[in-house]
Amino acid sequence: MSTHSLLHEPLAIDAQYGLVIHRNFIPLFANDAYAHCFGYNTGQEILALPSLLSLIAQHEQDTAKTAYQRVMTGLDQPGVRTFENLNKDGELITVLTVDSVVDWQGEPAMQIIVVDLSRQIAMQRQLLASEQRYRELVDGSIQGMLVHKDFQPLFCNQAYANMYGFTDANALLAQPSILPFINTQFHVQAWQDNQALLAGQVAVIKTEAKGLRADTSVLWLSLLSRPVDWNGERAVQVTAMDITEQHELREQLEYRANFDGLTNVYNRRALSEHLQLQLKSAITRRRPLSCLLIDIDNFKAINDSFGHHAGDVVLQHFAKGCQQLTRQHDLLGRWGGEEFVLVLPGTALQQAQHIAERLCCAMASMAVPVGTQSITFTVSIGVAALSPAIQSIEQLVGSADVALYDAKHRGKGQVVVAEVTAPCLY
Ligand SMILES: Nc1nc2c(ncn2[C@@H]2O[C@H](COP(=O)(O)OP(=O)(O)OP(=O)(O)O)[C@@H](O)[C@H]2O)c(=O)[nH]1
Repeated sequence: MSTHSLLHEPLAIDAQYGLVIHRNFIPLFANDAYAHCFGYNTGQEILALPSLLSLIAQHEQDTAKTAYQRVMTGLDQPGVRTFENLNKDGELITVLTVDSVVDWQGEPAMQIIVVDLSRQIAMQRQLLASEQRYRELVDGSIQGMLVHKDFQPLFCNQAYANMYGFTDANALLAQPSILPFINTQFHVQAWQDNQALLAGQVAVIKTEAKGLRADTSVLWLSLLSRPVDWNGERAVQVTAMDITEQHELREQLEYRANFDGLTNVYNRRALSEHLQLQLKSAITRRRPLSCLLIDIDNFKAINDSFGHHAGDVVLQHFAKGCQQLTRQHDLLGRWGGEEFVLVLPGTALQQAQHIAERLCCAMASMAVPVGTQSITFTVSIGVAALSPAIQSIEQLVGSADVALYDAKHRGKGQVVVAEVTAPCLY
């Protein structure tokens, strides 16, 4: 391509952008906008410079000279480039240049339109730095963070991956769904929450859920979910805290508060609460309810003969045997020492008596192995049922207690049914 064919480009001296015309970097024309890019006030100040090369960063000067030569000799097309230039104060500024060859006073010259990109680049740098800071915050957080779309993971931090037993977050992200990591018992709730968040019905949902790690062990999580826009898509962001330890501790405390540590049956307080509920329900629904007060006979003698530990083992065998012989919804509790209460919902007095007889026989034939020895024992049982005269826990257990006392007096190892002072209506 000849130099002449490039001389048709129009002059752009009215441009809003910075504009300079030069020949071999000797300025021929510069507008004020060009001067402003470099920290000067007027184009005249630029024209006073012996060479525009002083405005170009040292390491870019050879490139600029070569580009000038190649364009002016027709080897290269004029074009768009970015350069690092220097302003008046010697600071680097990044500019976008649009070259063209123009006719200046009858001779070809290089016209350059300049756009200062420094501000955009500085903003981009700030954005990158803030993204980097954000990334470090997210990656360094001990809280797990996940973004998912209908449970397909889109993003997670290392803490989230670690919680689920993944050493590499990408391995978790490669999973098609995170649902397998949520206990099935929580799936319906998880779907409902997901729908509500995506539909914008709720702004945030706080829950606790049971999860499954990659090795199928259980973990408990405190979760905070909210909708987010993720690359233009509506998704759900989840912040997760591993509360497995706290949860286990809470369960242990709850267990200790409600169950007897030796026999693993309800303690007196918990059983009283359950009995109260059963009593209320039986009265309201006009359903029968019975109660057995069971006492291991001559327990002191067992302790004295075989030792306290042997006595403990007997108590454990009794409780286990009793549970095996009764229905799942019957409630067994340790009332104190070697005394137990068995609550039989939906069971009338006569039926309760049969159950008591069965228990009495079963216990008498049980041999509890302790070391090399084998301990046998009997139980005495008092039976009472809800009736018009018996409408409270105190009356029910009190009535069974009277019957139990009677059983002891009659020689132990037997069942006595409480006297019914008024006919049972149901
Ligand atoms: N090993 C053991 N003994 C207990 C426990 N709780 C209470 N005991 C003992 O159970 C014994 C109950 O004795 P008593 O109230 O005299 O009753 P008993 O020997 O069964 O006599 P009868 O009720 O008349 O048959 C006491 O010696 C208590 O110390 C326990 O958790 N473990």
